[in-house]
Amino acid sequence: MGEQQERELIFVFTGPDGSGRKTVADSVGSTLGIAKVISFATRKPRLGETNGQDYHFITPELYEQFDADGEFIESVSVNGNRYGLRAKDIAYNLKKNGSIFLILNPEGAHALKDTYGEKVVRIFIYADRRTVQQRQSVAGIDPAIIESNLNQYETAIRYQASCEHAFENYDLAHTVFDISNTLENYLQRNLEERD
Ligand SMILES: Nc1ncnc2c1ncn2[C@@H]1O[C@H](COP(=O)(O)OP(=O)(O)OP(=O)(O)O)[C@@H](O)[C@H]1O
Ligand SMILES: Nc1nc2c(ncn2[C@@H]2O[C@H](COP(=O)(O)O)[C@@H](O)[C@H]2O)c(=O)[nH]1
Repeated sequence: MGEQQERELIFVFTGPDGSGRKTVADSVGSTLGIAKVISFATRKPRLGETNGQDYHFITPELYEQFDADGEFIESVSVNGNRYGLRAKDIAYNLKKNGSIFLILNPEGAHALKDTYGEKVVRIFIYADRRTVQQRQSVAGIDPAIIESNLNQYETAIRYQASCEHAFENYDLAHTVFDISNTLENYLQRNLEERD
């Protein structure tokens, strides 16, 4: 069979805040060797977060400038902060790596699916309300932010029905193992298509 163009894949990790999306996504990404595309954020880094690894932390003024220049493929306001993904970062990483992963709220996941269609595989990560509350608390997140996130919990949970895959996240190693196996099938299929 002749060689075909490898399909570009965008794995989007989504779900309610505190379900463990970042932790799971980073671990699956490093297990499978997939590159992360990092969002821009106007909030201050939390303890343990690193600029360029967790987010590109920028000032509200620079964010507004990027936004006005049409740099963001999608841009949201959450808890008084702005978050966005630069179109050129997605295009560059897709071209360079073939597959990428991102961590977004359901609004962002929906926007990516609208823009990139079949390339997007949405992975919904969930845990019960009490667990996500406890996790955010242990992570040191401001109680007012936790309350605001919990107000969005039911809405976020409903987005599961729109996603290609859903995984509960209680035992971290188990979750990462299951997701890695699932995503490996997509990557494997790409390799076989090139045979
Ligand atoms: N399976 C798990 N068991 C116990 N703790 C977990 C598990 N998965 C993630 N955590 C912890 O829960 C906290 C929230 O995880 P993480 O930041 O990855 O979640 P998130 O969904 O990206 O939410 P947020 O946007 O609020 O940060 C972190 O302290 C993380 O270490
Ligand atoms: N739609 C988008 N959502 C994003 C983006 N970057 C992060 N997020 C989501 O925002 C909230 C708040 O994040 P936090 O790190 O301050 O807790 C959370 O649900 C993130 O997943 C983005 O570029 N677009």
